[in-house]
Amino acid sequence: MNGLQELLCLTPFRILVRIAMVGKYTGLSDSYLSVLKALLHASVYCHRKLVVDWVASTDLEDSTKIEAPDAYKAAWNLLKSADGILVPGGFGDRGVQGKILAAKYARENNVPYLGICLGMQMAVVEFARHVMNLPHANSTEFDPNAKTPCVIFMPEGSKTHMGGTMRLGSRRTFFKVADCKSAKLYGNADYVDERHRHRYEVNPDMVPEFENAGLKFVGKDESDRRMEIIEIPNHQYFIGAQFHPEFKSRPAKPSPLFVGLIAASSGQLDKVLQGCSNGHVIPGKHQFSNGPYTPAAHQNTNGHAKKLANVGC
Ligand SMILES: NC(=O)CC[C@H](N)C(=O)O
Repeated sequence: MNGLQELLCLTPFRILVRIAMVGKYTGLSDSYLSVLKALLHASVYCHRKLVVDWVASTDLEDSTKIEAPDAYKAAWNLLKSADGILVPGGFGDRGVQGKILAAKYARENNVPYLGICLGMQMAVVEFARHVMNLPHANSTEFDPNAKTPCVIFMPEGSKTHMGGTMRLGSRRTFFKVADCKSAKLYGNADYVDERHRHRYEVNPDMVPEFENAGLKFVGKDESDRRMEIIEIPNHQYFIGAQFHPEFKSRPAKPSPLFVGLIAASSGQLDKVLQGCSNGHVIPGKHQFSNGPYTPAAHQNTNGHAKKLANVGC
């Protein structure tokens, strides 16, 4: 029995927390194994029984309404009955419109939202289109000639990362706003080191425009040009991270941004944030400074993800 299973068998949580996971590979839960485990770690921390509702992002799109109305209705029912919404990372344009619609639904209805990597980028595109009234806003990953390129290709000139164009591995994020939810969740740290895996980023030239409209970039890299964490302050929990917080989550050291999502989705965010400001930090605060990369921690174990996601004692 591993540590996580032991913990679960000792903890008879009865109150459910439903998270809608809006992604592309919903038939292949192993693709999201580390995200599922991070959700589970955070749910145990918050004493909730996790239920993950898989929502195929394509099913939320208008074209599905015509082609497969039942699937469209089922997807929207799942999304609307969730306590919180998570849009994980991804590549390629299939299902991107559905992810934008999920972010829009969460933003407009004050439903807790965590967007990871592509999930953050699509929340930024959504905000530009519907709050800032920029209908042509897009990522140049999906439209290289976008009239309003709010997410752009930003290769990294690193001496230690020659060759590939992907920004990969541990990078430092500095908190720019002390009084934001993510800084508090990370124990009021000045900076955090988290793992990256992406090529595109928020267009830094558009940041002042976004901030004027109410989208805050509360975490940035050392150059101030790479946007790492977004928040909408007047929303109960709307956070996007350019990095992948799931990779450093562990059973006894849940990822703070996942704890925030589950806490907000189960009515416990104020309590958790208050605890953070009283000096009580989410276990394993030390992990947020530089930690070695442990690939074994996010290896896939065939067919285990769904079982873990729905497990309860
Ligand atoms: N890991 C991801 O979600 C990647 C997001 C996006 N496709 C990029 O390359 O930037």
